[in-house]
Amino acid sequence: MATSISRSSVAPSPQYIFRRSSPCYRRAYLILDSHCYWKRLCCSSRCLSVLHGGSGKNSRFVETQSAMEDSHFEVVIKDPSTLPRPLSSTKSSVSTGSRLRVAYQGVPGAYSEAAAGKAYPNCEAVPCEQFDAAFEAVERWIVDRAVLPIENSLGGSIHRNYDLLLRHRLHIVGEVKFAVRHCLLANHGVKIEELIRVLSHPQALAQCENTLTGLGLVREAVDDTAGAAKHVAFHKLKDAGAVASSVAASIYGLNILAEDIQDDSDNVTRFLMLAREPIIPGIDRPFKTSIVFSLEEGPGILFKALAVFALRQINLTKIESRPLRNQPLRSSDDNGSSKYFDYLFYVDFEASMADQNAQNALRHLKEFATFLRVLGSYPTDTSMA
Ligand SMILES: O=C(O)C(=O)C[C@]1(C(=O)O)C=C[C@@H](O)C=C1
Repeated sequence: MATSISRSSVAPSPQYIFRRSSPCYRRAYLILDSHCYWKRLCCSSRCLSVLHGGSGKNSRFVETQSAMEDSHFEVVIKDPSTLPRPLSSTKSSVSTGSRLRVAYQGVPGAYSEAAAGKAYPNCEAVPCEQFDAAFEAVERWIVDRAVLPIENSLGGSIHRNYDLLLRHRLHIVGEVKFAVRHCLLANHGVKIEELIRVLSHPQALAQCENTLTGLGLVREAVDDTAGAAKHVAFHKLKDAGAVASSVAASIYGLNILAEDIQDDSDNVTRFLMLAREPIIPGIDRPFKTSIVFSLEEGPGILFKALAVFALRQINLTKIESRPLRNQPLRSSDDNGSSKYFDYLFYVDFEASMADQNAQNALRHLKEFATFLRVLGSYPTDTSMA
């Protein structure tokens, strides 16, 4: 069985040494050049202005690590077959025959483990204690990919992962929608009326709000649904149940007291597939692109930003705003009487970065965005979850 990765156990792989100035890594980006505009930007001298929002007096420095800095480092690898290269959007682990190691947050039986299996059939799913550990495991070559939840149809966004997307340098290479069907689990012999409390992941508890309120149960948040099931079973709890999957019930030997307890039968979680290298965007099938940007303060500025897509008939599928950290609360006038916050805007739109229309939209956005980064351009999951 795969060992679990905690933050402290993520150590650099001894196989790779990072050294300054890499013709090889630059070449990797140049190969991408001919396929997509934004990769060319990452390698050009304009990179820093793209990533950090221009050199004007109003520009704001958001990130210290950038794709540009990456291109100055050489990866010295003992086995040349593992050289970093752009991922193909058409070749899956199945077609290449290799068994990918895929990090997920939680313990066996978590929905994220099942989502990893849907995203990469036959993969080796590697459990991680926290989301950060999954990001780091990919960055440090301990695993090949991570599959992490980003939003749920009932509970909304998983904000932590939005923040981590910006803090880390991984690329979104795909998405997978997963139908989440929650069960109320308890130890054998425990009746539903005997339960006083229920343990689960906060998102899962939120998704079952009506049922749990109806049962009058006290909610206790833990790291993941399967972890809740494991805890209830391990401690042989009589007063507590867990909200988790039927798979978790069979792994930890719990009884299913109630099935499909989520507030809406259509409960879908969208997961992102993350990798060290981007995929080459195509136009052969529906693609989505995820970006993050920040804007100057001013009337109608967000309207103007979103208009770059509307003008080109590009459909937006998601917009999320997050506070811009390390940017202190500022006063908008000299006497400091009115205060405002700065925000980062995460937008998903229905177009591939190989599409000229999408490239034009981002070029337009860059004219007034103080920061802009493409998080990934990847095939849309059109399955019914
Ligand atoms: O706890 C789990 O089983 C998870 O995979 C995490 C998670 C989440 O983070 O949203 C994933 C899917 C469900 O929406 C509930 C919980």
